[in-house]
Amino acid sequence: MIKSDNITWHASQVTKQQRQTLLNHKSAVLWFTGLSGSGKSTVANAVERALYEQQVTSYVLDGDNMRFGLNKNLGFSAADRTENIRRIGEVAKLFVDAGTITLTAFISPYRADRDQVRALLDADEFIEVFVDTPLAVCEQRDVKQLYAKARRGEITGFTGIDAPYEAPEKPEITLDTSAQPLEASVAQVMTYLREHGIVPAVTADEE
Ligand SMILES: Nc1ncnc2c1ncn2[C@@H]1O[C@H](COP(=O)(O)OS(=O)(=O)O)[C@@H](OP(=O)(O)O)[C@H]1O
Ligand SMILES: Nc1ncnc2c1ncn2[C@@H]1O[C@H](COP(=O)(O)OP(=O)(O)O)[C@@H](O)[C@H]1O
Repeated sequence: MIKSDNITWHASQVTKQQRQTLLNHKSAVLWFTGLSGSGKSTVANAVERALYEQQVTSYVLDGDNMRFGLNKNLGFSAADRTENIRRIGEVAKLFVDAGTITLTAFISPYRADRDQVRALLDADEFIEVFVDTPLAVCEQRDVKQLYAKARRGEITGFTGIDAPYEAPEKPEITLDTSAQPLEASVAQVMTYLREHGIVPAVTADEE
């Protein structure tokens, strides 16, 4: 719901299509979702690098980083997570309008929240990437020692331990970083983008 009265939407004089033509690729959101430690950031950042090397404009919106700025007033209650994802979705939509391939790396544990973001975008612009790494592997990695804290009861409401994670039902891409090396995940995402005409095919010279 919009709180203010007397506001008017201003259309831009340059369209998304024109920006995409200028950049020579389409724009879309690669929405990485999965447990803490599943590999969302690692894969998203590696894909960003691969895109850069193909001269494709991209940008990673990362969970922890957004919580230092735009979302610094939000915690990890269900309502705050929903608001977190709503704001990121709106930001991602702006980036897509600007012509950028946008990679987001948030747990985004609630299916309804992810579907709300999907609904903000055109049908082919939201690419859900389920990083389906088993909890046991994420917990064993425990990159930030947060699972250990959650098991000791020092953190409550930790996703996968005592807060829910609702897996995507029909993700466009599924990765399991416990079963495939990073390079294979990157290749899988890049192949999807090429096959769907979002980024140009690699020419023989570039291979
Ligand atoms: N209670 C709880 N549950 C889950 N995660 C927690 C929690 N508290 C802190 N952290 C750290 O915050 C990162 C997840 O933030 P997100 O913005 O991606 O979460 S969410 O999408 O709003 O659920 C997550 O980072 P990632 O490991 O990058 O996923 C954790 O490091
Ligand atoms: N095959 C792999 N693909 C991606 N990450 C891997 C892989 N094997 C081990 N890892 C490690 O798993 C961890 C994943 O952490 P991170 O990317 O921060 O996850 P998330 O963003 O989902 O919390 C990193 O320390 C990364 O080096």
